[in-house]
Amino acid sequence: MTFARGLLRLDAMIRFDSVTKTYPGQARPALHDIGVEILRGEFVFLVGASGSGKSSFLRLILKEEKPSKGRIHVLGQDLGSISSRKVPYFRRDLGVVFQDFRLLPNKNVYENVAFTLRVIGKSRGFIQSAVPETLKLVGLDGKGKRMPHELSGGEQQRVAIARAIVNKPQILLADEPTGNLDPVTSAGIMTLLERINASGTTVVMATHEAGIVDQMQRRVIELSAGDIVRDERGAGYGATLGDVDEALSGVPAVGQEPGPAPESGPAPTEIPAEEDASAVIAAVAATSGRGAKGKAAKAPAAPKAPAAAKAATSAKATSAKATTTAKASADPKAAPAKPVRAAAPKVGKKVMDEKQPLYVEPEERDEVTDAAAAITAAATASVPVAPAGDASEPAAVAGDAAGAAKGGDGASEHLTLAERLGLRAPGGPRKGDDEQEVGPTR
Ligand SMILES: Nc1ncnc2c1ncn2[C@@H]1O[C@H](COP(=O)(O)OP(=O)(O)OP(=O)(O)O)[C@@H](O)[C@H]1O
Repeated sequence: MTFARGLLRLDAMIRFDSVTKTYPGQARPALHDIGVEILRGEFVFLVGASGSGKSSFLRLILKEEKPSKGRIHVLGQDLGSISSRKVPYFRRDLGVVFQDFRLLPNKNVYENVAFTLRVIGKSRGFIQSAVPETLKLVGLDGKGKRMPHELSGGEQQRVAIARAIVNKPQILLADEPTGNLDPVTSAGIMTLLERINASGTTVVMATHEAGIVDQMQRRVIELSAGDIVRDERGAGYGATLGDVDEALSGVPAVGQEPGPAPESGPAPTEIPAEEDASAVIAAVAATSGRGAKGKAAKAPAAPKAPAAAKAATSAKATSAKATTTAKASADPKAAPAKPVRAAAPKVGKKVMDEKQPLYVEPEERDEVTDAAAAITAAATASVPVAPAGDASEPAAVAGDAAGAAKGGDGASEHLTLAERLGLRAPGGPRKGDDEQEVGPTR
């Protein structure tokens, strides 16, 4: 899809314009002729079978990969015009959260978050103020001295989120942030991401968790074999994708006899009446998302499975008449999303009646929301929109102490964690870099 040149919306945080990504040696593009705009303050789920292109989409936004064709604008900048040396500065306006947390195992919680700020040269006073404030925001007040291995998975992900938002990014990218977490913990993480979004940060999250997507009812961009086959606001995980899940996982759809309860997560009947709504959401995730799409049971790439291929074909047919192009289908006046057939929550009516929905816009301000607003207000107050081809450095990072960071256009393609997080210019290893190359700590 092509947008008319010069019509970049002021509130467009991310724009793909006829973007195709084909990896070297691959005949089939990972993403094909993608045209989409994501606006300031949106919460967008990227869904699709394994291999459909979700992570590639996020990597392109981060400028970890370059498009084979087309143009990408992020925060008003044409990514094609940003030199490798300036990529770290660009990435400072983006927060990134991964499925496997990627914490520094030898540093405590406080230092894991402060690390981000130290690398980009923030003052000691700023760090001493920002880190506790952010830890409080993510619910880790008082746990700054804990080491990662002393935390639960959910707490580790909160540290990772704190690290991602401590520099007040305008955009938060999350690649399956709940993929390693149990349903109850996932619900807590989603509540946190929703609060961050409510404070003004644009969130783009790739996920396989049907229950979470169904419950949140936000914008959903569905990819199938590199094509956008659905783009709807106020939508669920999707019946078509549910068909793929069902065919590949053996999890029955609504109306069929339920199978055995998933191994992880509480059985629906075990939800105590006194628990908050997260238990309900957790049950939804347990029965629909985790049960069908848990990492271990992840569906293979669509083209490899006949049922999936059929579903993908059907999705393409649907897209032709309804929602192929982002601009048209993301119209707020568009018809409401189709009812989601797959993945019924196995939660008793009484429990549902008694519980408040978890994922709602906060009507009243509370301490957490206020803190989130304070953290992101400055960052989201204005979006610098530069015309295509303008390679000028964003004002927010100009003159930053880390501007002295070395590196150049010929920098190594291998990036350390600091480089991937946009904290340091590519330019080879430095003292202390070794400890950045870490995976999950549990
Ligand atoms: N570095 C790479 N080199 C070659 N092919 C790649 C590379 N990264 C991804 N691909 C291919 O591109 C396609 C899209 O992959 P991508 O990781 O974006 O999908 P995904 O939807 O994120 O999958 P998952 O849900 O499993 O994470 C797949 O066919 C994958 O094999």
